[in-house]
Amino acid sequence: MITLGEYIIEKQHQFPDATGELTQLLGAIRLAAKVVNREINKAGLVDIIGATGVENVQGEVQQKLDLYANEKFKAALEARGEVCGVASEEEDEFVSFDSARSIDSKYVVLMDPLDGSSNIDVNVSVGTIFSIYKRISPCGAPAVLEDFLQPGHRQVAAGYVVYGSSTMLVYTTGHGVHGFTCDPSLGVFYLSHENMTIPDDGVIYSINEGNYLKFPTGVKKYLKYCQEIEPETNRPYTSRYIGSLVSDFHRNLLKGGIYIYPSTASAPKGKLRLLYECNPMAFLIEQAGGKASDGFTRIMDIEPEELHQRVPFFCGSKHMVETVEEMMREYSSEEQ
Ligand SMILES: O=P(O)(O)OC[C@H]1O[C@](O)(COP(=O)(O)O)[C@@H](O)[C@@H]1O
Ligand SMILES: [Mg+2]
Ligand SMILES: [Mg+2]
Repeated sequence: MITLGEYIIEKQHQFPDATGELTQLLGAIRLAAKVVNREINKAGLVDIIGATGVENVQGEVQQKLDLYANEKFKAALEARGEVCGVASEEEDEFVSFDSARSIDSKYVVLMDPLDGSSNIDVNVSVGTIFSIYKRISPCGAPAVLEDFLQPGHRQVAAGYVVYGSSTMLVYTTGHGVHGFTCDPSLGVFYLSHENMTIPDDGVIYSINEGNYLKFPTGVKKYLKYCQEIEPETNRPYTSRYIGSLVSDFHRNLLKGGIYIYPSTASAPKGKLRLLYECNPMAFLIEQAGGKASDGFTRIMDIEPEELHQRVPFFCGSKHMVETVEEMMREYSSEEQ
């Protein structure tokens, strides 16, 4: 069995100008994931459950585990000195690391330290999402906002950790999608899913149907399409919604399916954040043979304007995303 650390080093040859910095950076993420995993596993026994009473820049009340995970990932990335700055769901502004080694580093990280916060207290699987870019500002100076506001197609690596019945780390560096399962007895991630691919078609749709009345017509039409009885096309599909993007995404990646968080009347831009939720998942799904858009535009072609901007998100099996995109186009003119 090959460990995550060994696999990353083994694959380093895929990058002709590799210096080992990205390898070190991924090592820091691996370490922080283990620390957070240990805390999550004993969540009911330690003071990590519940809210802090403080709101983040998105107006959401931060959970204790949101902050814990944020601190652990930030500390691990800063300690390794391979990152000049991070942007996080739990930080209003990006954080620039000012040690000499960090300032010289060529990478920035964007992260959702704890995804699926509404599921923390009820023992339902949650995750961490990360996205890595090469900075565009010169090394040797503090990071700047532009280093973080890059379109998704410029990512050099992206991934997530899912803290579920088993803990897995799934990542891509643009050479396929690979999954590693943590052996809890050793605290070591071993390669368990190499070259993950998503089927072009699936029978699972993931969406919060509680918002149905507020959905765009194209999405309503697609849900009707999913629920129609037509055995030749495996319909009706099955509805599955965990309420943690990482967990819904992971299931759909393995089995085929589509995850949709559309715009709604009350949230015209949807809920999910472009830079540290949608872009990394879009990079992974495209590397696995799937598709991700905002219903019209490829997610990774969207030019970011703000750190915490939201976008509607349609992601999963290629043919399923193409079908709902057709319906979005067909009915979008009606809604204008
Ligand atoms: O409860 P809703 O509105 O369906 O939203 C659920 C979605 O919101 C999220 O929890 C947002 O992520 P955070 O928990 O990181 O804020 C996603 O993981 C999930 O898919
Ligand atoms: Mg999230
Ligand atoms: Mg979060």
